[in-house]
Amino acid sequence: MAQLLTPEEINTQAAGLTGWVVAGNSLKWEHRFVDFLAAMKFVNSLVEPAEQRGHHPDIFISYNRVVVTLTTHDAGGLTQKDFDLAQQVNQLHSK
Ligand SMILES: C[C@H](O)[C@H](O)[C@H]1CNC2=NC(N)=NC(=O)C2=N1
Repeated sequence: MAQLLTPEEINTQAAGLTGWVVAGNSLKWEHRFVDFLAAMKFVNSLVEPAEQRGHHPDIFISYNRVVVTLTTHDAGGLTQKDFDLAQQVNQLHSK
């Protein structure tokens, strides 16, 4: 199982991660797309990478607004898996 990060490690990693906030035991990212279709296309682009990693985002979709929440349920908090997936979400969003 992935190791929980210490508060210091979380601060260091969060400083190098744009667009995300640490919210309790999770990382949160929110974006408004032009419309529902654009939002869903982006959400769909997360499916394969998440499945390959065996690490799955919690996703809230409301019309054009998408909120992605990352946490490691098994470990009960933030691990490297969450920061790695967050970086990938940023990469996919910049495409
Ligand atoms: C067995 C399986 O790999 C685990 O249950 C994985 C699946 N995807 C997961 N995704 C997330 N976000 N947190 C987890 O703890 C988690 N655990």
